[in-house]
Amino acid sequence: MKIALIAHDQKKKDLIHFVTAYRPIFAEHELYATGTTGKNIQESTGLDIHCFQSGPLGGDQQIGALIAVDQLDVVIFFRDPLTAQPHEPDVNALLRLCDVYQIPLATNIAAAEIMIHGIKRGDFHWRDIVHQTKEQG
Ligand SMILES: O=C(CO)COP(=O)(O)O
Repeated sequence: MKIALIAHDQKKKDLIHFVTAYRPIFAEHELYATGTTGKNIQESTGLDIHCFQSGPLGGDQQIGALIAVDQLDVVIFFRDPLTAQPHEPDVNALLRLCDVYQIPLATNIAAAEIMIHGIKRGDFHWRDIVHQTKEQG
């Protein structure tokens, strides 16, 4: 599965700890991230991650663009609800696209815990069916 990893600055440590804790599961999937988040996780875990632009420079929009063409299956986005972001419209647009395309989205560590166990168990295999249906037109 294609998993997007994103964290605002105050939440980056949490996401690094989370990915480190579940590294064996993440290692089995294709990972994408906004620039700084991806670089930090790569440095800490050694995982291979496709890094886009930093969030404020368009990274959220690049991830949204993948969602719009069904190229992402899961989004883990640790948002900071207590700090204003200069690119708030981009953040909202990404969250909106997750809802438009029924992409599973975890915006905090409690939800991400449930999600990662679901990924391991195969709860998201229905995403493969979505891909196959699209391919068949
Ligand atoms: O701002 C972000 C998400 O909205 C994250 O961007 P960075 O990973 O580049 O810090």
